[in-house]
Amino acid sequence: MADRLYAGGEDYQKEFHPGDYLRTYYAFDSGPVAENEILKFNLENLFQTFSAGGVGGDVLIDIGSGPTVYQLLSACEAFREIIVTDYLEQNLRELQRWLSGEPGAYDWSPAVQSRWREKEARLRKAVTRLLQCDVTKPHPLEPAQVPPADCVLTLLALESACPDVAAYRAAVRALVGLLKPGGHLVAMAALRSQHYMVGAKKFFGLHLEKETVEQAVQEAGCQVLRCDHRRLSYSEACSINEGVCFVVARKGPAP
Ligand SMILES: C[S@@+](CC[C@H](N)C(=O)[O-])C[C@H]1O[C@@H](n2cnc3c(N)ncnc32)[C@H](O)[C@@H]1O
Repeated sequence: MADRLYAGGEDYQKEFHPGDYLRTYYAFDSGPVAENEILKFNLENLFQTFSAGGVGGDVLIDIGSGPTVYQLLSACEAFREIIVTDYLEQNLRELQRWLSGEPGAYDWSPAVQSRWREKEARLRKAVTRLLQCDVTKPHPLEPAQVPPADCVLTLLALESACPDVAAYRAAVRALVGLLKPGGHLVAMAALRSQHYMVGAKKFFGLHLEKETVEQAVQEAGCQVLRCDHRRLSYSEACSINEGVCFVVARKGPAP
């Protein structure tokens, strides 16, 4: 049914198809301009954070990775080990296909301007684990055991997974709980979301204001170092939102 709004665990398991998601949002130059603009916004902010901005260390955990790796292209230069996670087996399988270089795995080479082979090898080496996660749980990665992270990264996942703002705040707290003191939370959100399309299926998106994101991060015990807020929106056929924000925060009180 085209008009049904899918939300929550079981819907994701049955209806979220990684191939449809990738073709909709990561078609690069052949895709809609708005989607490419948001991808560019993310790649630039990720580069600024991990390559120029000095956020680095031993362990980075990416929460709600989906079937994508673009978010790790700068981070793999700054961390010894990357743990990717998602709610869905099918997304983890898609990631594993790319990591193993299987035929038919998604082509991420257009996301990098030069020396793709080196970048690909570096990222494949950095990713050490693929874990199931559920951000609606207080310990999203249990029963897996993970070391306290130097960085927790999450893009476009919490507003898909959380049914309301209270759940969103709890999820941010749970993510901050995975960090070492002094570690960094790096979070990107689509603002004022209503829904997003995966193929012909419509999935729920939580309405978040920029202030809600910043407050949730602060209430979880982090200091916001940077918040890049732009009036970028997806093309209407793909998603309804107004604006995006990219937040870099540090766990611990303000100095
Ligand atoms: C819009 S996609 C974002 C994927 C990727 N991070 C990106 O930037 O394109 C939303 C992701 O959230 C995941 N997700 C949904 N519910 C979740 C939950 N309860 N816990 C963790 N991830 C969840 C979905 O499986 C999906 O991969």
